[in-house]
Amino acid sequence: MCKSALHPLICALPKVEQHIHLEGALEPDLLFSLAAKHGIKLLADDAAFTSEQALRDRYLRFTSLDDFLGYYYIGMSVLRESVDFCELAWRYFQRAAKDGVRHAEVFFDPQAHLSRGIDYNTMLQGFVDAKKRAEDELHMSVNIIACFLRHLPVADSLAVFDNADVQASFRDGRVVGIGLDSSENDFPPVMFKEIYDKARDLNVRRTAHAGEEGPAQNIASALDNLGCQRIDHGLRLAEDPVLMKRVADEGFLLTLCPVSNILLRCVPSMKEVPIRKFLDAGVKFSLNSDDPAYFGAYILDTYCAVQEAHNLSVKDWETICTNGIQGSWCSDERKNELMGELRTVISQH
Ligand SMILES: Nc1ncnc2[nH]cnc12
Ligand SMILES: [Zn+2]
Repeated sequence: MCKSALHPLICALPKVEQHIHLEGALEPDLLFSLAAKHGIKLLADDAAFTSEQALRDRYLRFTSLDDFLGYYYIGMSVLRESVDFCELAWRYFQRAAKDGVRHAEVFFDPQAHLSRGIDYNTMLQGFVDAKKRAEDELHMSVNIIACFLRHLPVADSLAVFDNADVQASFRDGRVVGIGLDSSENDFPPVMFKEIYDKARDLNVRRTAHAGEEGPAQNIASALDNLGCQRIDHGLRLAEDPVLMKRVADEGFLLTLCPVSNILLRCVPSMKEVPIRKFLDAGVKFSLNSDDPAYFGAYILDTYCAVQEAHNLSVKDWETICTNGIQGSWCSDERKNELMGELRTVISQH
């Protein structure tokens, strides 16, 4: 809840979320209950894992992306069966729907589960079941995107990309696109060019985390070397005016995650997230939660925090939501429906 007079509008906006890691929606209560179900002992020597509260307190003290990722990979180790993946995603969809999310494009990290011996179809089936339920019961549309982990050997990502089950999931549309995530420093986008070239040949959509902790140059590289159709984060684009003009002129969408950027110390405060700068420069962006269970903020919390710091106008919100809808990887028909919902909400406020 924000104090802005626009709070009712912000609640009612039909939202799209394009940057949410399903594993990052693993709330401590589900984490502990799945650990108990599977008899998994979570790092007994880390005081953070002694209680839900201790874990939440630790999440408030992340010092960097890598510090967060340590907890993120341990947390997801409790996901073992299809029903676990389904429960995780279903909880996220229910929460997102309450916040007004009408279309979600959700990430998952296959390698983080394959490396623990979980079959690709086990994890994906759970996510697909939850997606179907969200579409049927919550009337949301959902796309699933598989991300590659840049801290692992490129050969590992290539083997996963080429795997028959993964290829089948691209062909039948259960997975519509690929992304690139995990540690950014030391792993420049160009390392993954071969995978992205293959994805382009198969008409698989392409995005990558870039310019989160790493320099703006990684954004240019994700566009030029990987043929990315949008950029996840892109926060540091603001440091390069020439590239910023190019991104604006060519209409690439950034999936900004401002609360994540603050919690992971990529930017000191919400006021310093270059929201106004991007709006003024015509850089398109959407607002997203990234890893809501770890950063204590889902999408409505994020919209409210942006409003409190930047005091946006109705027109600004219309621009942000329009760009999010138009930058989504759904059909033109679905975009038209969402645009209609947006116009109705704007006209009522
Ligand atoms: N913010 C983030 N950056 C990179 N990899 C991630 N995986 C989950 N969240 C991430
Ligand atoms: Zn992310």
